[in-house]
Amino acid sequence: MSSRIGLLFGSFNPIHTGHLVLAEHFATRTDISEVWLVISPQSPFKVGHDLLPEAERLQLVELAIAGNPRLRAEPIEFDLPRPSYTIATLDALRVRHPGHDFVLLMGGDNLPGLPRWKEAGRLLAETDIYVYPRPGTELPDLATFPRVRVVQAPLLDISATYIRASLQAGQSIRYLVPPTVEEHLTKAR
Ligand SMILES: Nc1ncnc2c1ncn2[C@@H]1O[C@H](COP(=O)(O)OP(=O)(O)OP(=O)(O)O)[C@@H](O)[C@H]1O
Ligand SMILES: O=C(O)c1ccc[n+]([C@@H]2O[C@H](COP(=O)([O-])O)[C@@H](O)[C@H]2O)c1
Repeated sequence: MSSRIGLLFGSFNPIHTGHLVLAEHFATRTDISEVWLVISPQSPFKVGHDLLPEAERLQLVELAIAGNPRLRAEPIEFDLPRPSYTIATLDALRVRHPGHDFVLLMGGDNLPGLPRWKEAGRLLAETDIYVYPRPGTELPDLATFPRVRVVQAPLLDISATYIRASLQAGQSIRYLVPPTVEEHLTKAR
C-alpha cells in the first residue's frame, strides 16, 4: 500500500508554531501518515520579498521538527527552477517517490488564488487537496471540486510576518516558535 504524504508548502521565513500545530494535526489525525514541509526558495507570489537565506530557512525547519518521525523538511525546490511552481515540484516528487501518494495541504486563504497557479487545471485533476478553513476567509466554489476536501484543523493566529516584526521590534517570540528556533533567531540579531 502506498503511503499518503501531506505536503505543506511555504517560504518558512521563518517556520513557526502555527505551521507545526497544523502539520502535526494532519500527520496524526487524518489518513496522512507523514507531512513534508517543502521550503520554497522563491514563491511565485512573493517575488521581491525580504527572505532569510534558503539554507537558513531549511536549517530552522530541521531544528523545529527534530525528533518527530512524522514530519520531514523537504528541500527539493532548491534544485528546481525559480520561482517555485508547485506543479513542477509535484512532478519531481512523483518521479523520485513513485510509491507515495502526495496530498497538498492548503489554507482556505490560498484557494482563491489557485486558478492563477501554473497548470492549475492539471494540478487540480491530478492531486488531492486538503483545505483547512481559516477565520475571516470564505471558501470559494473551488472547494467543491472533486479532489478538494475541506478538513478542519486547529489554527493559531500567528504568521511569519508577525515573528519578523516582533524580532525587529526587539519583542519576545517565545512560544511562537520552538525554543531551538527562538535561540537561533535571537542569537542572529
Ligand atoms: N498560523 C497559521 N495557521 C495555519 N496555516 C498557516 C499559518 N501560518 C501560515 N500558514 C500556512 O502555511 C503555509 C506556509 O506558510 P508561509 O511560509 O507562507 O508562512 P506565513 O506565516 O503565512 O508567512 P508570511 O507571514 O511571511 O506570509 C501557507 O499555506 C500558509 O497559508
Ligand atoms: O505553482 C504556482 O503557480 C504557485 C503560485 C503561488 C504559490 N505557490 C506555492 O504556494 C506556497 C505558499 O505560497 P505563499 O506565497 O503563501 O508562501 C509556496 O510554497 C508557493 O510555491 C505556487
